[in-house]
Amino acid sequence: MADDPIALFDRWLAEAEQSELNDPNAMALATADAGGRPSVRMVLLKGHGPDGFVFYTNRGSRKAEELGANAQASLLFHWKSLRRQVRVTGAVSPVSDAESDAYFASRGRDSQLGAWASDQSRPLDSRAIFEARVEAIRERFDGQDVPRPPFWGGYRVAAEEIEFWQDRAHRLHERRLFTRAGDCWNEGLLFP
Ligand SMILES: Cc1cc2nc3c(=O)[nH]c(=O)nc-3n(C[C@H](O)[C@H](O)[C@H](O)COP(=O)(O)O)c2cc1C
Ligand code: PXP
Repeated sequence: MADDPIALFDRWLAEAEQSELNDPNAMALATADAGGRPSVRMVLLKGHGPDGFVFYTNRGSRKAEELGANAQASLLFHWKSLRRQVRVTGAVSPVSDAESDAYFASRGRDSQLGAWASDQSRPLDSRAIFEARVEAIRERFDGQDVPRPPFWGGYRVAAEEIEFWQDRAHRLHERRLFTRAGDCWNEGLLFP
């Protein structure tokens, strides 16, 4: 019977937390627009489990626009200290308002204000304009909790494939590919 890839991911992430210099939860997120043109950027993993892998962002950003047109994504973790990578591919859906609210409430206040002030992915004429927006938002919410902006929230990538890559000597690497089959996973190997 196949290993549980989510449990295996948990073990690898726990090891990365011990050995990586910073941000062991950093992952590249690849999306593509309606015409198939790809783009990639880093985001932070903020939750994961059998239902998928969750990150948070601005829902008007380039990545969000692309996910609106093409709700498929690929994630890549690269843990240099362990010489490992994990690729996750699957369909993407927004997380619930309640889940986004809970995560937003856990963020530092300055990061909350930054989420309000940033028109993420849009052109910005000067740094000073952005800083003035942050200060205006700070005054707006003075003395109160900062609510989640309606344009900010999470996305969940429901894994259909998870590949675990481990470096081996002479490039004879090990690649284990897990493919979802209903509630179970099939496991196979790939040539390196
Ligand atoms: C290590 C790292 C982690 C990041 N995490 C996030 C994140 O969780 N959410 C986010 O919106 N942007 C994050 N960013 C910024 C994104 O890489 C990106 O610049 C931004 O989201 C705009 O991307 P887009 O224009 O492709 O939508 C992170 C950047 C780095 C380098
Ligand atoms: N949003 C932006 C713009 C980020 O740069 C990051 C992390 O770099 C995040 C969200 C997610 O991390 P956090 O919620 O811990 O700030």
